[in-house]
Amino acid sequence: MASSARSADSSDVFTPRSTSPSPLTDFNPMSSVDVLAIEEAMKLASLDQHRGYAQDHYTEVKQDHDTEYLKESEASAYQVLREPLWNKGLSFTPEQRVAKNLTGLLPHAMESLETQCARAMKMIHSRQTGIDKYLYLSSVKAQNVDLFYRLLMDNIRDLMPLVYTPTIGDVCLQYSTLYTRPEALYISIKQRKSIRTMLRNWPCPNPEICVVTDGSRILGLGDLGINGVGISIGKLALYTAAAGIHPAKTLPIVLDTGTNNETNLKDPFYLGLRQKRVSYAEQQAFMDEFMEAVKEVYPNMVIQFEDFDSEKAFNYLDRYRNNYRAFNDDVQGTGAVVLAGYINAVNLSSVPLEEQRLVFMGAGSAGVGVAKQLVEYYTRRGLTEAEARDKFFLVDTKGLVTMDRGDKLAEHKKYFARVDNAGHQFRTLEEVIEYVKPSALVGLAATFGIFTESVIRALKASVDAGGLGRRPILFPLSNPLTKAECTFEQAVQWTDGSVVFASGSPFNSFTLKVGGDAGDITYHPNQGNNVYVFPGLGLGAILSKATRVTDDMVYTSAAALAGSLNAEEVHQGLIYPKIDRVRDASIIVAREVMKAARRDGVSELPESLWIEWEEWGDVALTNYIKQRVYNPTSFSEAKGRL
Ligand SMILES: O=C([O-])CC(=O)C(=O)O
Ligand SMILES: [Mg+2]
Repeated sequence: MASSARSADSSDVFTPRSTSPSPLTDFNPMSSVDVLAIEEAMKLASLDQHRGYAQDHYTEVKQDHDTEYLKESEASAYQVLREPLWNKGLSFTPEQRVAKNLTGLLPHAMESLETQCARAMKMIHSRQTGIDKYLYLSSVKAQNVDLFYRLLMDNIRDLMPLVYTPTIGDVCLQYSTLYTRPEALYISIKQRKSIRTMLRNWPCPNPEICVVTDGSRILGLGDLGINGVGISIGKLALYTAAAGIHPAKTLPIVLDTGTNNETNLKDPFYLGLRQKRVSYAEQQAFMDEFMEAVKEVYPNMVIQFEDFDSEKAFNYLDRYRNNYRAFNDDVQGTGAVVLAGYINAVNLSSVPLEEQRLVFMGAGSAGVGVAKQLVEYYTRRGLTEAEARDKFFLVDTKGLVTMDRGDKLAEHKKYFARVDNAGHQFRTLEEVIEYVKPSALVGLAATFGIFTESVIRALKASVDAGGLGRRPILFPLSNPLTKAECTFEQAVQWTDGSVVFASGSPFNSFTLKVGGDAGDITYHPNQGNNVYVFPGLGLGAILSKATRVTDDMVYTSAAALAGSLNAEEVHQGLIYPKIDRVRDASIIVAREVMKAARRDGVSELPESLWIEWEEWGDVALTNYIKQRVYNPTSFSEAKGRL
């Protein structure tokens, strides 16, 4: 570990502001003094733009020597305190303080992680906006990794919305302005000849999982260029918090091939290449080079593709899935998580599986990925592929996706394009609902409020017509909250409380004031987010040493998640485990994914282990997983696995 590469940033001092956040982004408004300072900074940044980049040519970088990793056991004094993976803050014991020359470098008090967490929570509560809270958390992570993860694991319900959707969406929009320190590998196409060198420069040896994006479709926010790196960082924080992958084994990566985002291109603080995206063919060639380099430098690393625009998402998945340990989170992770929720939702809806008809608003990577995962479920339940596909009606900005609509359909939409529309085209969602009479409506369109009152009431009416006690399934799944197709409150109000609901980003519970003797009724939403799948899927792929991620591993992750609810959750009518139980769920998902890898013949684990587990059953395999997960505790000896 090169400790200098990971030193804490002492400039991270944040002052709470009293002004209230704006509804769409909670970035702080500036005072007039700030504005003058900002104008000055913008002028300087504009000058820098003309100076260009550290490396503005395509030649290979030659380094004199490779990174050397300092051993934790050899580090002392500030080398220890300034390395966030080694720093235990106030938890260092008297013996450790002596052994590592820390006496006097820390306040005299010794504290458990729990006390340090309580202090941090107090600080988080004192921050006014989501971004300020995020920045505080990020500074904790920059100084003491154990403390950050203990905090996140023990307060996942409160803190996940900060390090992940929705706040991470705001953070990505502002990433270049908020930037204080590097946290990822930033690989621009101008450095394409040096990809191996850059991978080797990563300060922690042998990462096991990377999340890579090119920023071309970040959540529902579109092309954010290099600013999309926040999503790789956030997803990996959840790999650790939800699945216990050691933080030193995670690698966030952003590939910079330019951006078509005009706001970024004009922003003097923007940190990515200040140019339009290179051609599709060039992006693909660059991706090929990247994948080859990864295979050479980190052959065992599992690769999660994240938030590539739809065309690339499908193309890269097809291109690399057979020769790399790779999967796409938006196509497969979202597909699996929605399938899990759907399996449980169908039970609650009282509309039999065979009678279900589904309308999807959105036909991008997630829309098509989810629909395909559900088709697989139906075929495994005995329907032919044609019968299964017939249940799905995909809608995009031009209306119902049909073969004879008259526009050029993107390749990935063709599978679901209808041919039974007898020449009629249905241009609006209302028209489609009127025509299809669906039992379920799924939103992956990244359009806030597109599930209007009339849409939701029409969905309910079509379900009610099928018989008493039936409940509509409504999944507005787009992220972050500013892109949600409807709110939880609207869904409850416009279905008179009958909705079976899941959203991509978290909503609060909603209490309907009934009045009279009936009393108030509180409804609890579900969060149908791929965070319930990717950590366990990735962990399962790593621990089984899977040579690739098979369809059956993905399908199995969904089935395992659907079955992971405890009695209380089932009793409460939930369709996903509560978010506080995401870690339990991830272990179950990982275990079943490992077994699927073995069934598919892609696990490189020694045969003797599998024989042992077959004998002892799930308990032994679960123990094997639990022994390998990261779980920071007070005064623990080994901090890392370096
Ligand atoms: O990041 C999330 O919350 C879910 C996801 O993959 C996306 O919206 O692209
Ligand atoms: Mg995503």
